[in-house]
Amino acid sequence: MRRFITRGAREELCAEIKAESCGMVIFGASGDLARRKLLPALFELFRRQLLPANFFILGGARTEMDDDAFRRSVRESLAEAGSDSELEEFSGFCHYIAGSYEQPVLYEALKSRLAELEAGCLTGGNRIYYLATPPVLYPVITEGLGRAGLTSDAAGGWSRVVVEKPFGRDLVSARELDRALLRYLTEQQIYRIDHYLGKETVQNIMILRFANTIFEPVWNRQYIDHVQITVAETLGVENRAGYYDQTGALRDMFQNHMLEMLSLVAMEPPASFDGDRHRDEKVKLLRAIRPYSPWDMDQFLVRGQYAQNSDKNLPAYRQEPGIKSDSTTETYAAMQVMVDNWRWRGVPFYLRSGKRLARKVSEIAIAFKPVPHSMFAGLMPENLLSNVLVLAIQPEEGIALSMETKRPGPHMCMSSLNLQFSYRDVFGERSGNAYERLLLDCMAGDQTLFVRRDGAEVAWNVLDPILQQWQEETGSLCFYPAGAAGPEQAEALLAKDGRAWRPLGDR
Ligand SMILES: NC(=O)C1=CN([C@@H]2O[C@H](COP(=O)(O)OP(=O)(O)OC[C@H]3O[C@@H](n4cnc5c(N)ncnc54)[C@H](OP(=O)(O)O)[C@@H]3O)[C@@H](O)[C@H]2O)C=CC1
Ligand SMILES: O=C1O[C@H](COP(=O)(O)O)[C@@H](O)[C@H](O)[C@H]1O
Repeated sequence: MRRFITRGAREELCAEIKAESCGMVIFGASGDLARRKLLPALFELFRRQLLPANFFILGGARTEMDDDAFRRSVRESLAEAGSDSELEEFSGFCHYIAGSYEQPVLYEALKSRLAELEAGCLTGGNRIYYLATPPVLYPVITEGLGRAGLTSDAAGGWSRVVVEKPFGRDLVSARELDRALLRYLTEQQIYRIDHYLGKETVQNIMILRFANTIFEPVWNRQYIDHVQITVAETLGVENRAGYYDQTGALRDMFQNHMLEMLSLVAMEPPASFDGDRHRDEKVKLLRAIRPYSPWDMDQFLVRGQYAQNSDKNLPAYRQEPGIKSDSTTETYAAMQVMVDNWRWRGVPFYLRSGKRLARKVSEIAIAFKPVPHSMFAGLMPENLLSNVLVLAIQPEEGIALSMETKRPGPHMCMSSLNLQFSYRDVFGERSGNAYERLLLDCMAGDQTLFVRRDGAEVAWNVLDPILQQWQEETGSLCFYPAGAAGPEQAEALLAKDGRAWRPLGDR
């Protein structure tokens, strides 16, 4: 007999992540990513006592610094994050090595430095190399490590390499990069990071879908009308002009975060939460995306760039420092994706992401079909709203389900109600910086939340034809006022199907 278990009474179910002792070498340790994301994530893991017992950080970059100067810079960048004593203790784990990435001498020096630190820290020769440099250096550093014998697992411990995005610029360059990495590493040593996969609410998509019985039966073309995936940012290009103007929204956001979220929300249930079973399903889903044909691409895609908004005192993208005055780089993209498989045939997935929009919002909205017949048609004007399940990723983290309900009172009045669950209210705990979880997984040797080689390739395969077409015809670029909801053409993308985006403004 099955018993009902009251949720509160049950112990939490946890799969603990067991980080192994290791040393982490951060190439590009003087850079923005290291300062803003990696060191804060490592510091938080330290504060929560989640770092392995034996651990050290070895920063590497061209900037000349000694250990003390690096430790000072670490303490400065984390000044708001902890007490003086915590910062002092954490910075004690930090060491530094300067050198030029192209010079073999750097890797020889690294080798002896690692041997020295490992002897003191007893990390068993386990090493993580984090490539937080401009992407052009990924093959250079891997070759330097490989030639110095620093990538082989033979020395008694393991070696893993974390590769930051962007992973190539297109399918050809992604494959070239893979070939360069695989000359010195195996796929099991390569951790292609996508920080969206480390976000709590992105991981919750899997728990929601596959640890509950009520959603999966309706998670298909029978019940779902369409899905909207939005990542809207209020920030503009900031200080990343050199990178962004060469990249654009499609490469920056869609090749990775947007398609990863699409695959999680639409994939078939994996047999187990195991690195390969899970990634097999994501790849299968991406492979089922209907390719765009050159003649109807315009119907399904919108490419935008922000224009000046004097009312809000916001400059145009083309007026931002470091951006070419005739740049055609897209700061916004929207697309309709069709997935040609049994589950999703005929259900459009609308994806949009852009910079300098009205509000910062990342969410996935599942819009269900309307009731097939309304028994209320004779009683009140026919205006039943369909149910919408919203997986809110940021800034609010939670889940909301809209439904129709009777308004109290003598009349038969209907109104829409939003059942809301907020992570903050329920768990009262901050959600970590996504890098915390991913770094821990890397230390534990779990690749589930990292992108596999075929995953990166199939994503490029989806986007390459669009990138090619956009490169050839610049006429399709449309403009939206900075601080607005996006280009009008994006509204038309849904309006043609009788649908509308969820408003970006107040909800
Ligand atoms: N910053 C972010 O928020 C994000 C970054 N990423 C990715 O992470 C990686 C690092 O990003 P980020 O920290 O912003 O990059 P930076 O431009 O800050 O570069 C990191 C470090 O690399 C070194 N470096 C920079 N340019 C060169 C060069 N031409 N030749 C040799 N060394 C150079 C610099 O150190 P030094 O001069 O001391 O050698 C610099 O401190 C990139 O691939 C980026 O795409 C991904 C997601 C978000
Ligand atoms: O990878 C990137 O992501 C950020 C958005 O991340 P979020 O966690 O703040 O949603 C984006 O600003 C950046 O351009 C891109 O490179």
